Amino acid sequence: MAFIEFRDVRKIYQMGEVEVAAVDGMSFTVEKGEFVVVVGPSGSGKTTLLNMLGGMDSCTSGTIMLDGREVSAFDEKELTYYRRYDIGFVFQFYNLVQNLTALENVELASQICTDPLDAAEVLAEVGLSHRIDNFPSQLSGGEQQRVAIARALAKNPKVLLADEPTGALDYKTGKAILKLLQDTCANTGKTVVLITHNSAFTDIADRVIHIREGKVAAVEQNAHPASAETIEW
Ligand SMILES: Nc1ncnc2c1ncn2[C@@H]1O[C@H](COP(=O)(O)OP(=O)(O)OP(=O)(O)O)[C@@H](O)[C@H]1O
Repeated sequence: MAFIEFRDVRKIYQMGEVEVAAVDGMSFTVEKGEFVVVVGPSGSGKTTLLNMLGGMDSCTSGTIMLDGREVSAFDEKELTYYRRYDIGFVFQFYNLVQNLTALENVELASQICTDPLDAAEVLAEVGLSHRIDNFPSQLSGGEQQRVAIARALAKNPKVLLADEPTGALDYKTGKAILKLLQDTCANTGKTVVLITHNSAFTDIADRVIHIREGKVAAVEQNAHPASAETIEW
């Protein structure tokens, strides 16, 4: 059984009289430890897919499996635990708590978990040991995203989900963040699912899921993914 599986998943939003199929029958699998890039144009359903996988949104029909459990059948309480223990989320705009230091932001996440990693150690792993006592406003965008990645990793989740994690960063910083995510996947064996509209990112993935208009258009596997340092866009 695959680590992650979407089986004919649909998400329909009712907009008055009109139904919008944000995700319109998606099926794909992901193996444990893979670095996965989900790529598609604006409005193709990427965020909806990630939100359903992350337990932040429910599907209208179909089946979502993660690590042998049927996420799509979870009730609200099970979803809360799933989001808390199993999922690490990295957002485009970091979403740090502004009046907490880098260390406190990471500790906040690890405190709600059963098997967290040491917050200071994880911050050191993302290259921020010298900035742990700084507030988000004292950090650059790239540093704030590193804190957000540390926060997600400190929970020791089963899967790390990243929604356009370089979208708010300049080219060089964006590349460094991509490299950090790729290295994290390789060094910790954590499954990483990253969504983007940038097709250059597909070269660094183990598996690429192309989506168009709410459907999976193609799935590719890279036998030899490129290092994030070497791609250009
Ligand atoms: N809450 C909602 N209510 C109604 N329609 C929605 C809702 N969320 C998303 N949609 C619609 O579903 C489709 C897919 O949206 P989604 O945000 O998943 O796409 P995306 O690929 O992530 O786009 P982008 O790259 O622009 O963020 C779009 O047509 C969008 O307008």
